Amino acid sequence: MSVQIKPTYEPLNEVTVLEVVKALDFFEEAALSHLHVKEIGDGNLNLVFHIEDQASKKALIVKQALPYAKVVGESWPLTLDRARIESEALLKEAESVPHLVPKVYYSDRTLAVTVMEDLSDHLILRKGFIDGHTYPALAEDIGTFTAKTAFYSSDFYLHPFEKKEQVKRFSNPELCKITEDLVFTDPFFNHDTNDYPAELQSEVDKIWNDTELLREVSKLRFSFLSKAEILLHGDLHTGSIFVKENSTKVIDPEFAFYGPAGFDIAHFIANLALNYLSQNAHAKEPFNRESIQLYLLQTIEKSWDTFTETFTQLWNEKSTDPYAHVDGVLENFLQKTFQQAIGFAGCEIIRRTIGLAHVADLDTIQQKDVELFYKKKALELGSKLIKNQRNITNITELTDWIRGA
Ligand SMILES: Nc1ncnc2c1ncn2[C@@H]1O[C@H](COP(=O)(O)OP(=O)(O)O)[C@@H](O)[C@H]1O
Ligand SMILES: CSC[C@H]1O[C@H](OP(=O)(O)O)[C@H](O)[C@@H]1O
Repeated sequence: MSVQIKPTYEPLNEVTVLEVVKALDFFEEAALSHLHVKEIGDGNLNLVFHIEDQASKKALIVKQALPYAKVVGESWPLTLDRARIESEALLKEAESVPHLVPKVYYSDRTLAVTVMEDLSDHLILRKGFIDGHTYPALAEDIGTFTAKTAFYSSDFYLHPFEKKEQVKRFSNPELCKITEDLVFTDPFFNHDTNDYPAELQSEVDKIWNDTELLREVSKLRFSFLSKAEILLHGDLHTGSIFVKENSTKVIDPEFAFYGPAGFDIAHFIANLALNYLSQNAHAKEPFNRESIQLYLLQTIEKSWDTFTETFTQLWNEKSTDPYAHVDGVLENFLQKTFQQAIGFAGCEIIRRTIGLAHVADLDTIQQKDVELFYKKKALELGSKLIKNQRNITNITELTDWIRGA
């Protein structure tokens, strides 16, 4: 698309965003004067505009990074480069899983915008789960997404020069720092970003005083800081996944960077585990609860199995690693990735319960005592997973732990 864009950055609004859209070749000329615009962003960081020609129903999304974190305000400055990372990550993901990401129509570094496919016919997975819906294609789609994006960005496939170019291109220090702090540090210390009800203080104290737990978290944090294994989405929670029956789209990869291979699938699993706990409060009938919870555990199992099967197939057919065909090399990699994923999942569960950024699954539980009960369960589960990474040897053992939480 050809476009004539503003020379300097300015935050867009429902009027000025039209100047961007009109410069694109997307809508019919006749529709440009009466496009319907709405800012729909509900995330922590950015503006998201939905722009529609209501006659033809043709629509697109303009996402713009603000120079600060929207959830906190201007006191938390944040790089605009995250918009470049997001659009380049979407394009990179589209090389291996085009059916699982929104199409990027246009991006502009000065304005920090990504113009992309409108997915309003899909629903954010977290909302779908809270309302008790299930999605048959989800497990396979997320297993495929995580395996293909992992393999094709790794040293098992890329030439080392190309891999190192990609590591540079996706260097994302400010967004990584958010994760380093909010996922791996602040919830494990008495830090002012933490946010939890006073009634949880004794459970929180247990975490802060558990030396064995802190030792394991420090290893996971170090791994996150230092292991440039694959290009990660970086924030693969259920608010970053759009779904409808038999369609899955992964959005919002502004946290993308080269990191440890188990991180993305761990976040997916952790958010399913949080929803699993919350279903005890949300599900209307015991039968519904049991079937949704069974579905969630089966989805965790199938997504991991698809990840390993897809990764294994790519390894056997396409690996350039000189040790690829040596017995046990792939198995060691997958086993190490699995065990670390269990630890990462534990950290995500804890931070979503007592850290800065919570999940609606637990926070929208209506009765206060029930909410507290399941938040305690989440903290126990997160701690157990972190401390038992090396004792959980396969995916059904992991789902047994979640079932037993
Ligand atoms: N491609 C899209 N199509 C339709 N709605 C979208 C699209 N991308 C984002 N949204 C809407 O905007 C919200 C925030 O988007 P997200 O990318 O998660 O922003 P943030 O980076 O601020 O978290 C989503 O929850 C969704 O409702
Ligand atoms: C101040 S950022 C907190 C939190 O928000 C991000 O999520 P999202 O962009 O999907 O709203 C990310 O998970 C950060 O940890």
